[in-house]
Amino acid sequence: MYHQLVNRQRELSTQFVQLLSEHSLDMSLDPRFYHHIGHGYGPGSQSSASSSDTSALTSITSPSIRSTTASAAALRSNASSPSLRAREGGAMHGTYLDGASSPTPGGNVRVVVRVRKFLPREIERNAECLISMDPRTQTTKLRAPKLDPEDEGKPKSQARGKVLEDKSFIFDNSFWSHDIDDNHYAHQEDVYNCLGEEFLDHNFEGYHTCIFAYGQTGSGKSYTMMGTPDQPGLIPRTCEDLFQRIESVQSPDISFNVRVSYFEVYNEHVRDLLVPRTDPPHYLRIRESPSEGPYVKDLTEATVKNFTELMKCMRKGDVSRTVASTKMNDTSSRSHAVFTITLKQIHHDLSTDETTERTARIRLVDLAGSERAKSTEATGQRLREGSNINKSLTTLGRVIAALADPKQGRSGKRKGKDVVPYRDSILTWLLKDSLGGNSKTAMIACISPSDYEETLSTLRYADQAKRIRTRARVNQDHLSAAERDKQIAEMAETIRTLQLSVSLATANRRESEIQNEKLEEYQQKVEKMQRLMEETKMVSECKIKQLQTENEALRNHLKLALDSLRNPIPPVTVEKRRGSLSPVTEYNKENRPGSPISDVEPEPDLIWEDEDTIRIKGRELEAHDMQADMEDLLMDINLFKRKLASDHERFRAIQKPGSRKRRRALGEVWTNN
Ligand SMILES: Nc1ncnc2c1ncn2[C@@H]1O[C@H](COP(=O)(O)OP(=O)(O)OP(=O)(O)O)[C@@H](O)[C@H]1O
Repeated sequence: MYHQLVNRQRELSTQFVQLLSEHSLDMSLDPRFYHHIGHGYGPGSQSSASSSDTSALTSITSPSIRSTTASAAALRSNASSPSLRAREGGAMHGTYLDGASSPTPGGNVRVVVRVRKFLPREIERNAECLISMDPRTQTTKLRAPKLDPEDEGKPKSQARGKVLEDKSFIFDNSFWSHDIDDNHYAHQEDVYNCLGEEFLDHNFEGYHTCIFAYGQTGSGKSYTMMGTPDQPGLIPRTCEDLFQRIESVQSPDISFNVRVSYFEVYNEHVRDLLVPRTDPPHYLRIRESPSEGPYVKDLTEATVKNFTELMKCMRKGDVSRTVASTKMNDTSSRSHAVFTITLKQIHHDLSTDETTERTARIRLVDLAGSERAKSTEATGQRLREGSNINKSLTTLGRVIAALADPKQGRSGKRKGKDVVPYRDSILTWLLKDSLGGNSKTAMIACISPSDYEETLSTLRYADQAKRIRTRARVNQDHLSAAERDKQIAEMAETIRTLQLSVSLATANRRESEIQNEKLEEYQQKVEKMQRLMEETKMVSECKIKQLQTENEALRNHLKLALDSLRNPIPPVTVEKRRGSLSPVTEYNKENRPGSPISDVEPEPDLIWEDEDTIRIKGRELEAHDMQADMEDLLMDINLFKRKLASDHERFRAIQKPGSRKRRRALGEVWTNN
């Protein structure tokens, strides 16, 4: 019954697609009309018709078409999300319509072109629009600018300037965003509906996707990818739709996990846009894993639970991105920005106890624009940036050319791998999988309306990219209950080991933190003690010096005194002159103010004394006093010495249990002593 329903759905879908193809001419004028159907079934998509068959089959599972079929309505019973639609359609069991069961999985790179409106500087110089688009055939025409007036009428061979020709290209979509009053004007919403929505379908089906905007500087890449707050571009619309779809899923069997990362490639370096800028900038390394290919090591991957959280991450990255004003664009991106959303869907079937995991990577790339130094008039840093941008875009061109080369498919796997110069630039190396591997990829070629040469170059790149075939596959893991249990047990073991090492590390860290604190405290104490010791030492030295000086002086003094006692100076005989007065009396007599000079002779016993006796008596007295002083002083010195010795003993005892540093510190003090 189930398979009958699926087959019936396919039949009806195929009939519907045929019907659309037959009547496409009547309904093809507005791309919005057929955007649900997927590329290749839009009228006029001849250029990619052959490659789009498989993708078209995928898009048949899109809600718009399914809703037209009775059997699909039955299938849709509990599934509004594409993931569940795919599951019901058998995708979860490996019967994907354009997946593993398809002879040509992946399909061609989808290429669309968008032309922007005139900018004020172009209006000022009366620029003419060289682009025209036919929405019926999705053709983009580039008209050659008017000839140099002097060359008019001359044959091509005689023309002075380069002879330019009209060119015409067909793409999967040609978005006319030049004149807002035109019926076919492609708004931001139209670009999303035509491309973004379908690619999100692929993500829910389990495919990796990549959409990148390419074009010269100022051609509208950032406007298309990011947009403005009023006119959000492809990236915010994808994010919003993603969470709307997740939230619309009512089934308790399915759970989602969404993670985002955002980085820029600036001057051939990778910088994480989800971490604040540092000076000097912190660049990340690129590694390669056998399963995932090249990846950025240590890149932040933030888990987001809703649209608001996702937008917060996006804005954070936008603010951090390297942008500068140039002559060609006021807000020129000076780096390639890669915004990646990883969508994981986990479906658990209660009836069979089986788990199915699908992981899809949504890569949205806003490339920096190619620029001519002559047009931008860049110098210094801007010139260096420009040359790095051009270098990586040239490598991208070479990669596209190599992948588009029909020999690439035939030349055998090994040789083909060697020929593609992915490693020649960081950008192509990181986009390796998206450009030629496991991914459904789209290129949006943005063009300015009035620059012939740059536009021609972009259109040629885009035309070449149409021929690239990728090898997209559903990224799905199917686990039985036993396998899941085994995985859970393995993970539990890993977690246990990790927890153990983390707790060990934490304990070690805590212990070492305490030790550090103690050590610091200890060192502070040692330093304080050292300072104290130095001060004490200085004071002691000073005291010792003073005492030594004093001691020396006293010693000399004592020696002299003792010498003079032992060898007294022979008494000098002084002639006793009667009548001579003692100096005191003399003084008293002569100098006492107002005292009359008396002629009365004083009593001889009281006044006259033997001079030698007086001198010896005086010296004896003096030596006696001095000896007493010296004895006191020597006692003081001995006391001080004992005190010093006991201090030494005490500090030595403290020094013993201390650290090496402390020992050294104290040791210095000791040796200095
Ligand atoms: N479709 C459009 N509609 C309205 N304005 C547009 C459109 N496309 C681009 N613009 C305007 O053109 C200017 C240049 O666009 P944008 O910054 O997106 O160019 P870019 O290709 O990203 O340039 P660069 O490579 O220098 O970063 C901006 O002012 C933008 O608002």
